[in-house]
Amino acid sequence: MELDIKICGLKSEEAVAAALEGGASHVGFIFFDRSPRHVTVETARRLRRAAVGRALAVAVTVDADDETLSRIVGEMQPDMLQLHGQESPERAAALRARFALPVMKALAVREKKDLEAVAAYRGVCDRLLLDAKPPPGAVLPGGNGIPFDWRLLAFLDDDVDYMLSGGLNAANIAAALRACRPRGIDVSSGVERAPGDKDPQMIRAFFHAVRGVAGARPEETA
Ligand SMILES: O=C(O)c1ccccc1NCC(=O)[C@H](O)[C@H](O)COP(=O)(O)O
Repeated sequence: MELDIKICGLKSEEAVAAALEGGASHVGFIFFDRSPRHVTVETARRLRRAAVGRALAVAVTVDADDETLSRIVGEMQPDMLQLHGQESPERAAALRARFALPVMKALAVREKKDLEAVAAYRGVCDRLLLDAKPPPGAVLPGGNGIPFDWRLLAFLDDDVDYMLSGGLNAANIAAALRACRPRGIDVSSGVERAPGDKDPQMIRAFFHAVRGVAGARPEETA
């Protein structure tokens, strides 16, 4: 099975191009105005065009209301919704039905008990994004550049479809992929030179590092 790779928080054509050239399966656009990665619907709509037929465009929202989501879906036309707030399983299911789009629910992980939430979203969402729990007082629910203990994921059933996220970068991705077996990985801060400023060279280095794990997981990185 091939490893999916999502580059998240894209704001420029240059960064989108680097992600697509590297072979990203997903490109993420953040709709959260306190984030340095926030984009307007118009910008996301323009940037996502390059991904058509090459990668899935993901709209990342945080407890967005129906009106906001309708506008994002109608204008940007994402391929997937990522719910990065406190959306309940019922809310996730309702949005999935209403917009007829696959839904990826982000869950915040710091300790083993945080994985109890997985059961409630399985079968409701198409995929989970297991991200690091933000530190106390953090403004952002995601994009904080902190990893969690990947060994916790050994407690999950093998058939849980998740993307690993949180503090990944070119230096640690090999260790992460040896510690657990995600079907996808997601990176944001780890390919930035400053908050919100993606560096094409760092994006290329990330893909290079992922492919360097080929010896360990040949069937997933070939
Ligand atoms: O990245 C943000 O600024 C952000 C803001 C609000 C909600 C979600 C956000 N990011 C979602 C992502 O999928 C990030 O890629 C994920 O949290 C990992 O980020 P990082 O630890 O910086 O690689």
